[in-house]
Amino acid sequence: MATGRTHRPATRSRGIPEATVARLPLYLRALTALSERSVPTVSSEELAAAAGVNSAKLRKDFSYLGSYGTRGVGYDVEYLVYQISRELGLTQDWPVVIVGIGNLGAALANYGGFASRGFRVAALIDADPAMTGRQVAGIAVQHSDDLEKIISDNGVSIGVITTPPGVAQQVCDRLVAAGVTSILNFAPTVLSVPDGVDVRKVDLSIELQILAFHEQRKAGEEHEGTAPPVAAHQDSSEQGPDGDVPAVMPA
Ligand SMILES: NC(=O)c1ccc[n+]([C@@H]2O[C@H](COP(=O)([O-])OP(=O)(O)OC[C@H]3O[C@@H](n4cnc5c(N)ncnc54)[C@H](O)[C@@H]3O)[C@@H](O)[C@H]2O)c1
Repeated sequence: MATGRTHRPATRSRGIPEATVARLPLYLRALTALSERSVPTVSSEELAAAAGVNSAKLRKDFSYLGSYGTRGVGYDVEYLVYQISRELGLTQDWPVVIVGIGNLGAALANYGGFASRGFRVAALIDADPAMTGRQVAGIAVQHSDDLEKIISDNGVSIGVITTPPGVAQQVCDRLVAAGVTSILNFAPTVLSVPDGVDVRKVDLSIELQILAFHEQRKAGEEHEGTAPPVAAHQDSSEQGPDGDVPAVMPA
């Protein structure tokens, strides 16, 4: 649910388009659900429906992975889970720091879903001295004065910013100077980063505004006595680029 951007070409060095990369997590989520139900194989149509993507697009995406499925049988679920996880770099553990341990930062730290997807919360950082040493999700909060040392000691390359917007750029600059090359920004501010640093921005209020737009349109159509179009019911959070609207906005 966040968007991406930044100083990257539309096609990655290994030849996989960014739009395909953005859909891989959708396939992985659908495949993981099948795997948990011990479903051995899946057709492109079934998987496309589960991921909310058109099946021709799915087959094209999988061709970039060298995965073509077997006619009449479909795709091997476990093997695809492995292939996509490997492509996304999820077969290794990624230490993540969260900076700004208020309402949102603490909620994210407590979210159990990161670890199961290969992201380990390595450290929690906050500027409030009263927070230092406090346990959140079983991790002691550390003071932001030590941010650079924390990044380097933990070999962190991914930082999550959940500070107030006024300090987000400054926090971002320090994270980048300390070696962080990927940032997930929850603060409602546009971050500037140098080449080679990826920023993805999550903004739930933008999602709500999009829903409000559809609500308004539905209300207008009901008023005119016409049925709302199917598109108005689509779940934008399930969609990716290339006509599938991402649930995130560029940083
Ligand atoms: N993207 C979204 O959908 C979404 C949703 C809710 C909140 N937010 C944003 O997330 C941010 C956090 O919201 P919140 O409700 O948790 O706020 P909060 O006030 O509860 O927490 C902010 C924390 O950041 C810390 N902080 C302040 N300056 C810092 C610095 N320089 N370095 C490290 N820590 C610092 C504060 O001490 C505090 O603990 C805000 O920017 C808010 O607008 C975004």
